[in-house]
Amino acid sequence: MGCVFGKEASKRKEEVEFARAEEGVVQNCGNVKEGGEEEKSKRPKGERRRSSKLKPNPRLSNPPNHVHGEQVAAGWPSWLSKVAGEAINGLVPRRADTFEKLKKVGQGTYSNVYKAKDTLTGKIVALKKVRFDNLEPESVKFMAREILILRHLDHPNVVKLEGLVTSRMSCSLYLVFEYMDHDLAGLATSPTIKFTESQLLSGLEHCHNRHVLHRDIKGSNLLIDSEGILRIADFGLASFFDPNHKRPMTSRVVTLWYRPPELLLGATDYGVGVDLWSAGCILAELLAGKPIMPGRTEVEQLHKIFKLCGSPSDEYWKKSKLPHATIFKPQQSYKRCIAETFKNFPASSLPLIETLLAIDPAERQTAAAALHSEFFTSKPYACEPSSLPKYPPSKEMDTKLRDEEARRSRAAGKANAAGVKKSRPRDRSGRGIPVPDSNAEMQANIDRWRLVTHANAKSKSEKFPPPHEDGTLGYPLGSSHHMDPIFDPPDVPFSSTNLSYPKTNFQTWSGPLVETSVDAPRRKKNMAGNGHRQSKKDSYR
Ligand SMILES: Nc1ncnc2c1ncn2[C@@H]1O[C@H](COP(=O)(O)OP(=O)(O)OP(=O)(O)O)[C@@H](O)[C@H]1O
Repeated sequence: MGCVFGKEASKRKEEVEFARAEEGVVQNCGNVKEGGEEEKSKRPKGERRRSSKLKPNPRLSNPPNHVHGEQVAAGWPSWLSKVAGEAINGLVPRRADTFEKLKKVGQGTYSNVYKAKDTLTGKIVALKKVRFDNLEPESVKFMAREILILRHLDHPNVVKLEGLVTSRMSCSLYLVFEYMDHDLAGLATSPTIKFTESQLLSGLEHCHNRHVLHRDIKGSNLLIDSEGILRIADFGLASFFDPNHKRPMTSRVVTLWYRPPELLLGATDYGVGVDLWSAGCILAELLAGKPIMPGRTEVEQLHKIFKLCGSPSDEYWKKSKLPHATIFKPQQSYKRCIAETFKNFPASSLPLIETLLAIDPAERQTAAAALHSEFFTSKPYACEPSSLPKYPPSKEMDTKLRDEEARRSRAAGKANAAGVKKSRPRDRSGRGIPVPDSNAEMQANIDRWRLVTHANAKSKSEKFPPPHEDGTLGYPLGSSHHMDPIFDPPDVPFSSTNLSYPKTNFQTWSGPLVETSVDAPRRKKNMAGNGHRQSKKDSYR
C-alpha cells in the first residue's frame, strides 16, 4: 500500500472508475441487468448468452422496508442500509467513540487504515476507514461486497472482520480487524518461508471451498502477526464464483507481477487457478528473495512468463480461445526452464512450483493438492509458529518512516561529516558506532527488497489519491477533538457487533459484463498501457 499524488492519483481513479463501469456494478444486490444488446456487444466471441441464468439472488437483495427501518433504528445510516442492507444484515454498529486512533498504518485507493485501541476491551485493532465518493451507490456496493465476503469466511489464515463502526448520522464506515504487525512483503527474506506458504495455501483452500476467489494475492496483502500467523487480507477485489455455473468475470484483476497468463490474455471464465498462480509466484519469490517476474507492462509480463514457463502449445492457443491470444502469441517459442532457473531452490519445492506455475490453469490443480505436495510433507517439516523468530514491525508505513529517517540521518551525516572534516579532520575517537542488532541486516535487506517491490510493481499503492487528513490521532474517534465530521453525537447505545453469518452454500451473485457508463470507451483508451495493478474494486463480479 502506499500513496501517490496529483496526476497519478486522478489517473488511478479514472482507471478504477472505468473498470467499475466495465464490470457493471449496477447488478449488485439483486439489480441484475438481463443481457441486452449492450451486454451482447461486450460478450467475448464464442461465449453463450447467459441472461437466463442472471436472476437476482434474493439473498443479496436489499432488505424489505421493515428491515431497512430496523437497521436504521439499530444505528445504521440510511444510505448504507439502502445500498448494502444485505452486507450489514443482523449486525449492530459499534460506536466510533469507543475506539482511540493511534496511528495511520496504511492507505488504499478507497481507504485509510489506522492502528487503534478498542477502549472497551483494551485490544489493539486495525480500523479500515472506507471512503465513499459522495456516497455513490456504486462505491458503497464495492465495500458491501468486501464485507459480505469477509463475513462468509472463517479461517485462521484469513483476516477476520471483527466489527463495523458507524452511526446513523455518519457518512463513512470503519471495518474493524485484528491488528497485524507485518506483511509478507516485509518479511520476504525471513526463514519462515515453508511455514508461511502452507498458511497461504490453507487460507486459499478455505476461500476456494467457500467459493471465493481473492484475485489479488501478493506479499503486501498477506499479513503476519507477531506470532507468525499469516492471514490473507484485502478482499476488495475478491469475488464469489460458482464452479458449476461459470459466468464471465473481469480479467482486469491481480497485480501485474502475480497475474496469470490467462488473465493477461483476457480470460473471463477463470477459476481458482488465478490465485494458485499468484501463490506460485509468491513461493518462488520467497525462495529467491526477490520477485521472479517483475514485468513493467502486460506485454512484458507475458513475455517473462513465456520465457520462464514456456510458450503455450498450438493446442493451448486453439483450445483457450482467449480474447487477446492473436495479439499476444509470441513469434518465437520458448522452452519451459523452471527447474534450471531455480536449480538452487530446495528440490522438494520444484514440483510444487512447476504445478502452480503451469500455463494451463487446469494443471495448477487446487490449494488442497498443493498442501499435499512433497514440499510440505517431506523433511524438514514446516515449523511451528511459536518457534519463529520475532521481528520488528514491518508494515509499509513503518518501512516508509524508516526510509525517511534513514534519508534524514544520511543527509545529516553528510552535513556533519563535512563540518567535522573541516574542523577536526582526524578526530574519529569517541564516535559511537552502533552495534548491529540481530535483525538489522535482515531488516535492511527487507527494506531494500520492499522498496524494489513497491517501486517497480506499480501496484495499486503507486496510484493512490493524495493522502487525506481525515483523522486526528490519539483521540477517541467520536470525540470533539476528532476532526472527522462523520461521527455525530452518539445516538445509538453501544452493543457489540455480532458478525456470525450463515455458512450455507453461497450462490454466485454477480451479473454480466455490461457497459454501464456512457464514456467507458474513452476511459478504456486511457487505460491502455497500464500494465500494473489493474483495478481496485474494479469489478463487481
Ligand atoms: N488488519 C490489519 N492490521 C494491520 N494493518 C493492516 C490491516 N489491514 C490492512 N492493514 C494495512 O493497511 C493497508 C491497506 O489495507 P487494505 O489493503 O485492506 O486497503 P485497501 O483500501 O483495500 O487497499 P487497496 O485499495 O490498495 O487494495 C495494508 O497494506 C496494510 O498495511
